[in-house]
Amino acid sequence: MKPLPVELDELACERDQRELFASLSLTLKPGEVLQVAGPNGSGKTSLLRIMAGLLPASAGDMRYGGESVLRGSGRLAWRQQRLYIGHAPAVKGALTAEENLAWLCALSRPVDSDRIWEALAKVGLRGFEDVPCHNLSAGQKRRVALARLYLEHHPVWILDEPFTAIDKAGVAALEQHILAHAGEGGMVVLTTHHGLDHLPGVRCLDLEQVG
Ligand SMILES: Nc1ncnc2c1ncn2[C@@H]1O[C@H](COP(=O)(O)OP(=O)(O)OP(=O)(O)O)[C@@H](O)[C@H]1O
Repeated sequence: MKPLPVELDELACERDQRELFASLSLTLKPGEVLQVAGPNGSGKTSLLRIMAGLLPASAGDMRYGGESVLRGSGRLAWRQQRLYIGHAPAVKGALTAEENLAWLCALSRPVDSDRIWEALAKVGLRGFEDVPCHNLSAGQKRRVALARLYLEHHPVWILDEPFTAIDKAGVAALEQHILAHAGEGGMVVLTTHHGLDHLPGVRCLDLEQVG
């Protein structure tokens, strides 16, 4: 499916009667990577959750290919277009890495074990496929969640602090995977306190400068 532009139109977010940002408008075109920056509490996670359709905006709209995804029938269709990985790894401790991925992927489209094992190898978890996730380290749990980036085929990735707890080699591999996704026309919106200045073509949105 051909990726389409994502438009934020006068988006605003208020939490606990405090305005985090307002009048946020931008267009993310196919092939673009957007880093959402700002100090702790500035609203980065809130913006990503709004974009993922998990938190209501207090004003404004968001469109994918010209169709609103925050309201009406576009909301469900948007779930098929975006992959959201939050700042907590969201893996179930009692399930193995393979079981977690089978379950998470089945929410959009089931995938077979061979593909899951391949994805786990790509994120450095060969040999850990059958280990219950409560026996994995913090970085390994994060890697289980990130394996979804090798399994699911959504044009838009929304990633909250994807580099947290990941070692240097893992960070470099993930950066390359993000650039490769953008190179194929995909879009990535991410937050990170890790600098991305060394990567070509990453746009930055500083929430401190918005509203
Ligand atoms: N569940 C919640 N209910 C009410 N207010 C919340 C909730 N979660 C976050 N907030 C408030 O919203 C504001 C923005 O939080 P958010 O997590 O979006 O910031 P952030 O920029 O991602 O921060 P950080 O860099 O620390 O991750 C904070 O002041 C926070 O207290």
